[in-house]
Amino acid sequence: MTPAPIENKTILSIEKLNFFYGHQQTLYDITMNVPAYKVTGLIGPSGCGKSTLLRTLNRMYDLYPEQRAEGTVLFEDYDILSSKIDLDLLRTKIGMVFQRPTAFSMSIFDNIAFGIRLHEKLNLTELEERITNVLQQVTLWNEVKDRLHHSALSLSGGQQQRLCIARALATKPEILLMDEPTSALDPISTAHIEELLDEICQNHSIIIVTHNLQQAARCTDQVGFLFQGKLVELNASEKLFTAPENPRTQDYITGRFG
Ligand SMILES: Nc1ncnc2c1ncn2[C@@H]1O[C@H](COP(=O)(O)OP(=O)(O)OP(=O)(O)O)[C@@H](O)[C@H]1O
Repeated sequence: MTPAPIENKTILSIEKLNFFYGHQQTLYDITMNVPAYKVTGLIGPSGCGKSTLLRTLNRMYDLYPEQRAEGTVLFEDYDILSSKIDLDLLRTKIGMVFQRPTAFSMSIFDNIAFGIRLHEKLNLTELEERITNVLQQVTLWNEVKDRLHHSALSLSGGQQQRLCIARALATKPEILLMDEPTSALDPISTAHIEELLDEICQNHSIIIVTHNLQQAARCTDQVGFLFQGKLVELNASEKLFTAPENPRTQDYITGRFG
């Protein structure tokens, strides 16, 4: 059973995080806490390091030898940046959804079963139950229940993105990282995914990168504003969008730059 949400519990504690692409430093001394069962947004102008920060949190950069992170990211008493971390396990606990839907060229059912089969030995009934549950959670079940064994590529872009969210949720992650998950979608599909965030937060914590300030204001509980690789302000969303503490945040949200 999923534990009941605890108010103000910190799920992720980022301390003095620096990130380098080769010799080029991209993140500078980022320190912030991510609360459990809430939506944390990351905003800032293009190139400020939002995606880099997100990708650091599930060690995506490990695929590229010239990229490295320094500092500490505490998750369940472990430092995510430690060389001793089991990366496969980490990525089941901290799932990711990308900007463009990344449905695999296989059936809708197998798209979701894929990650589950890698980490768990469920019998067919349990597997079907898990898949039904996550498809219901992302409100895709009614649209696909009669074609679960058809190719996922036959779905619309918005449906594929909900499938990708279902796939990420199927391994029961603690945290879901979302990198501009609606930027390739039409307004109706976007609204659909925004509505899901509240529902997902019942059992998971979310960190979402978005360029859309209205979306950040509508959907997040706290927001971090990044500028040139530094965290300029981290605040409750309502406060950041109505009475920001830093003048650069004010300039950005009022459209003076970015
Ligand atoms: N693979 C890479 N190699 C070298 N530099 C990179 C790489 N990826 C990103 N960068 C650089 O790191 C900086 C931060 O990029 P990042 O993608 O994290 O910014 P962002 O805020 O997410 O931007 P956007 O909003 O445009 O997606 C930029 O200067 C970018 O050019």
